[in-house]
Amino acid sequence: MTPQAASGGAVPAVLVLEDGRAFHGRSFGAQGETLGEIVFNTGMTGYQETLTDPSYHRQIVVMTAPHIGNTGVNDDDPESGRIWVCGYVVREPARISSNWRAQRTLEEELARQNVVAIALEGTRALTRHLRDRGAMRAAISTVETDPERLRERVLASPRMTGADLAREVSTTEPYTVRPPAGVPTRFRVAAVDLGIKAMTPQRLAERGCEVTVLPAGATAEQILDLRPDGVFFSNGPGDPATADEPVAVMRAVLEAHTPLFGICFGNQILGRALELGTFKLRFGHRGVNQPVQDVHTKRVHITSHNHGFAVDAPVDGPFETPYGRAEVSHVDLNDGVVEGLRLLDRPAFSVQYHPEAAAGPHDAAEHFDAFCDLMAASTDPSSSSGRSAEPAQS
Ligand SMILES: NC(=O)CC[C@H](N)C(=O)O
Repeated sequence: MTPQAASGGAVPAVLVLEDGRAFHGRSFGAQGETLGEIVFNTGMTGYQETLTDPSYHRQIVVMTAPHIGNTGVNDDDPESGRIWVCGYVVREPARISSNWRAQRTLEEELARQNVVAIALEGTRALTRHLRDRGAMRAAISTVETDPERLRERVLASPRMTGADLAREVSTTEPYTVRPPAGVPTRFRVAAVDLGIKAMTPQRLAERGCEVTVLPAGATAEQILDLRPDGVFFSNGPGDPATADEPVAVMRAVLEAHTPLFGICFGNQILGRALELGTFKLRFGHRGVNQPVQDVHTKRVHITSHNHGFAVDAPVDGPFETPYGRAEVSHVDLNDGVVEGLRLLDRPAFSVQYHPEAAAGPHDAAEHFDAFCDLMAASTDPSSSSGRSAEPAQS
């Protein structure tokens, strides 16, 4: 299965879903064959950030926006060192790139990174199908164009439920992101990389955090030996039900009363550390316009999402956990899904969405400030407010 760069012209490609539905289109990017979980993303912008978000590892992403690639690809916007989606489905690839920052076309980039993609007319029908039937396994191929034979390979491929993928995308060596010139260092943060997006340490560094990014397998001792002012747990691919190791590490951080902040996978891991369950959503949230409400202020943020699983928690008020009381802090207004957790007796909180906003609106940037406030309160011995994650002021 070695994809080769498309040589131009319309090479036929086929997309087959595990339930047998097939779509015919033309090859775009690399030729070859790919298998993964097919999901749709409703973002009108930010295809480069989507492609390079490690949380999309082993997923085939369908873009609902009909015209993708208009601004080409540059070396500044990627959220990691490579494209992680394992397949890409668009209605119509842009024929030219038009942007002063563009360095390559999207098609060139997909080919260069061996990403198999397909352009097909029925992305709306495909999305409606996934909305009704749910995310499922699929394949795109230019090699095996007989849908029935390709489907057999889909049915033999692994499911996302039960997949433990963070180590496959995490850094192998620690590295440090420092505040930019002119911004004094206020806090030292240890960030556990379960699939971290580049913009996250960046957003912390802008606020005066020196961020040491650690591999997914970092132990609690390794993390706490750094004597960090706060510990961050990143987004990442896979099923949170398999994340026993990060859950154990997070419990040690909670025991140590070290300020803690989690995003997306990090929110699900906090849920599990609090002994809550997680479950798979039918089709998930992927896009940049999800309305999320703060349960206290009732204020709504329009936010960026990429999750296929969610935490199962009571939304009607505080509940007891092994670390004292906790509460659901945010819910999604489209479907009521839990979008944030906050501990009331420890300095810890998390959100299921993406305040780093890459791509997406910046409404939720205040969560980075709230994490800094928690670290400030817990490093200042005269303050008593460092003991819980107070609601962010919004
Ligand atoms: N972006 C993320 O961290 C996603 C978390 C998890 N893999 C999910 O799909 O729900």
